[in-house]
Amino acid sequence: MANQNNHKNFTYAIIGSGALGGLYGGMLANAGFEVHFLLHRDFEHVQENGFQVESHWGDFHLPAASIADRIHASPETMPACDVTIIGLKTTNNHLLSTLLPAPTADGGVVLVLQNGLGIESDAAAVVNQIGNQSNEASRVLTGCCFLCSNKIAPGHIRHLDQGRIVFGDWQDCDGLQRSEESKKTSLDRPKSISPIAKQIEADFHAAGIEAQTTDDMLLTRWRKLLWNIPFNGLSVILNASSKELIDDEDAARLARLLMLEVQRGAAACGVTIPDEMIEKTLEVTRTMVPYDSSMRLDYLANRPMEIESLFWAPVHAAANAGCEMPMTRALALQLGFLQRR
Ligand SMILES: NC(=O)C1=CN([C@@H]2O[C@H](COP(=O)(O)OP(=O)(O)OC[C@H]3O[C@@H](n4cnc5c(N)ncnc54)[C@H](OP(=O)(O)O)[C@@H]3O)[C@@H](O)[C@H]2O)C=CC1
Ligand SMILES: CC(C)(CO)C(=O)C(=O)O
Repeated sequence: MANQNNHKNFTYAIIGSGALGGLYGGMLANAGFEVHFLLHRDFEHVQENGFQVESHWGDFHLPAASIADRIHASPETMPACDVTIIGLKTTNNHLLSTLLPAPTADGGVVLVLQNGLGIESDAAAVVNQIGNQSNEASRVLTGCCFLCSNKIAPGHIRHLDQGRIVFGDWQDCDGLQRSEESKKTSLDRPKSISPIAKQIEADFHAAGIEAQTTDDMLLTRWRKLLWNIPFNGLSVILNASSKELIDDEDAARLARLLMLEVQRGAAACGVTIPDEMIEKTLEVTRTMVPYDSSMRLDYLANRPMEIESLFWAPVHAAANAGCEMPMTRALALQLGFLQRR
């Protein structure tokens, strides 16, 4: 592991170099960090043309020559890195056992930036098998990206709005519910942000990425679902962008009702989402650029949608805690139908 006093020393591997991984990995590389990108269908295009990033934080181009030895068509050519960022769709998590070992060898950590609930255990199960550390939880960090970004062409990312990463150590949200004990004491839970998380935060800031560490990733994950459940789900079922949904009286009411249900599901799991957060999220959506959620892009491109991690995982977590989420369940069932058709 790199010297933690020297903030430039961490090396980064990006597994899933698309709308999210390409943006944040690209920004780190553009700021001078050593970043290795695993590419998939875009490998040859990026090998010839580099990465093009349009961002409301500032456009940039990573020329092919500058990343020639840092783009990879297979994980086998990737060197062991200090931090492996997972930017795959969760529908591809079954690939992690093949994709993670090479870049995550030698005690590196994994930062899971995908959407959904309970998704970290896939990475943890793999990391646990790698290297010589016995406690896999300490090697898994997790974060939510409050981000509107799309991959619009091979190697071409368009970051339209927002972009903040809120992340922390995974053991803080181990399990999908707070224990009875931690429910009682959650207000004065001691802060437990590891030095590694702090150094990654500093690296992100140095690269111009808005980021903050938290000791409450369970709250952060439910907070993110507050947007994803209504807006990813309805964007597919009603075939509409975020703007079309929020500007329509009935669709906006439906989004609010879904948010209230997410708030109840979270509460059953010991997570308090304040009412103001619902209003703030609706307001942000009203003022944000029209956005096609990545789930809508997947649906339109006939790719698998993240129905399990975004819908079924919270429905089941809440049900296990005694709270039904019938509207979210109905969305999941409709999405399942559309997926199969
Ligand atoms: N986009 C956004 O603004 C946000 C996304 N998220 C979450 O981030 C995660 C990623 O989403 P997003 O970036 O939008 O998705 P993208 O589809 O844009 O990116 C996923 C990337 O994974 C790559 N990939 C697929 N299969 C493989 C493979 N076998 N080996 C290597 N790479 C592979 C894809 O490559 P290829 O295209 O060549 O197949 C693609 O570049 C999801 O969980 C999403 O919900 C969270 C917040 C915001
Ligand atoms: C950008 C957006 C709207 C979605 O990621 C967000 O910030 C949220 O979830 O509230």
